[in-house]
Amino acid sequence: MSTPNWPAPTARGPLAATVVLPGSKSMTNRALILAALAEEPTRIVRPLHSRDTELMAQGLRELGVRVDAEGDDWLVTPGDHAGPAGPVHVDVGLAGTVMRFLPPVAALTRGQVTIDGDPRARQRPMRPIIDALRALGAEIDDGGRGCLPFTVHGRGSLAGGSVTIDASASSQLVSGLLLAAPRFTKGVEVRHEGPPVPSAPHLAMTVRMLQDAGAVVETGRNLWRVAPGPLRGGEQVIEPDLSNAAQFLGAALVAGGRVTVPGWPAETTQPGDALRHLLAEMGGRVSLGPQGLTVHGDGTLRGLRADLRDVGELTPVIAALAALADSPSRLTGIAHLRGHETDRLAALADEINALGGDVRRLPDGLEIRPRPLHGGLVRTYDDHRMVMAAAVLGLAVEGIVVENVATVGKTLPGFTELWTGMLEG
Ligand SMILES: O=C(O)C1=C[C@@H](OP(=O)(O)O)[C@@H](O)[C@H](O)C1
Ligand SMILES: C=C(OP(=O)(O)O)C(=O)O
Repeated sequence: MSTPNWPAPTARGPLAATVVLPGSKSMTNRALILAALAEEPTRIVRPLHSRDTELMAQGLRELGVRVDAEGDDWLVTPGDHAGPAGPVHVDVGLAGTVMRFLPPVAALTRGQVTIDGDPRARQRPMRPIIDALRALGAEIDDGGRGCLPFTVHGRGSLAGGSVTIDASASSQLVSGLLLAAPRFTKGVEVRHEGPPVPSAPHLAMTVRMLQDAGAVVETGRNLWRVAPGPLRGGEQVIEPDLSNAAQFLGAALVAGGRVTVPGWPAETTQPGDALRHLLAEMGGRVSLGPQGLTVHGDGTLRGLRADLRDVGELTPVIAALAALADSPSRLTGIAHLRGHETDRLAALADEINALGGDVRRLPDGLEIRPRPLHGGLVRTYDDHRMVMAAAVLGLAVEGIVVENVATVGKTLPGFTELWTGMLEG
C-alpha cells in the first residue's frame, strides 16, 4: 500500500535534542516467541509496537497463544500446546524475524499453518530454514519452491537433533531454529557451513535471551546447541531500539549540535551499540552517561571504511551520512543486504545517484564518493530504512521528497514526529 510522500525537512541550525526511542524490534519479537513457548505467562515491558511486532503478535494468536495489551505492555499467555483448531493463515508482511522465527513454532502445534507475506517476502531467503526444519522432523509443503508461501503441517511435537545449514544469507535462519529449540524433543545442534554468517550480535542476542529464559545453550565456532527443557515466563523488559537511533544520532554530524538518546544500555547485544564507534570514526564526539548516549557534531563528517557485516541493518543510514561526508567511504561485508526488505545495495546506489551522487556497488558493499546533491523524489521500496536514510540526506539537501513515508512503520511508526521534534529541539 502506498502512502503520501513526505518533504524531508532541512536542518536550520545546530541541534539540541533528546529523542526517546521505542523498544527494539529484534528483542520484542524474540521475547514474543520465547513467551509463547514458556511454561507460564510473560509480561513484555515496553515492547515495540510497529508493523513487524504486531504481525508477530497476530501470528502467535493464530497459533493459539494469547497476546493481550495491558497499557503499553503485552501480556503473553501460552496456548495449551493443542494448537489451532483448524487450518490457519499467518501473514509475515515483510518481517524477516516473523518469517524465520514463526515457522519452527508452527511446527510444534497441531495445526495446518499456511504462511505468506508481502510480494517481496516471497523473494527473501527461506530455503535453508525450510530444509533444516524438514531435517529436524517437520512436514512442510512449499511446492518445491523453497520460499514463501508454504504450509507447515504441525504434529504437536518436533524431534529436533543435529542439522547443518548455510546461514550466510541471514543470521535469522539460525536464530529461528534456536529460539524454538528448547521445545524440540531432542533440542537442537545447528552447524553453519558456508560463507560467514552476518549479524553476529543478533545471534548473541538470541543466545542471551534464551539463557535468560532458562534455556541451556552452548556455542562454538559456527555451532550452536540448545538443550530441550522448559522456558520461564515472568517479565521481559525491552531495551530501546539502538539501530533506530542511527538516523537521530547521525543527524548531529550533519547539522552540528547534539542529540541524546536516553536509556542506552551500559551493556547490550544490540548491533546498534556499534554506532558509538562508527559515529566517532565519522567525526562525532560520543559520550555515554546517565542521560544516555550523546553525539556532538562540530560540522565534521568524515567518510568511513568499515566492514559492516555484523551491523548490516545500520548500512542505509551510514551510507546516507557517507554521501554527505568530506571524504570517500567504502562499506564492505554486506552482500547479504541484497536479500533484505529490498536489494539495499541497489536501492542506495540508485537513489543517491539520482540526486547527483556517486555510489558504486561492490560485490559485497558500496563505494561512496561525496558529490554535491540536489533535491528530488527518493524511492523507498517498502523499506523503512530507506525512509530513514532519505531523511538524513534531507537534513543537508533542499527539496528531498520521500516516497511512501508510512512504510517506516515497519519498525518506527512515529518516525516523522520524532524527526521534526528533534529538529525543533
Ligand atoms: O535477528 C534479528 O532480529 C535481525 C537480524 C539481522 O538480519 P540478517 O542477519 O538477515 O541481516 C538484521 O538485519 C535484522 O534487521 C534483524
Ligand atoms: C533487515 C531488516 O529487517 P528484517 O527483520 O525484516 O530482516 C532491518 O530491519 O533492517
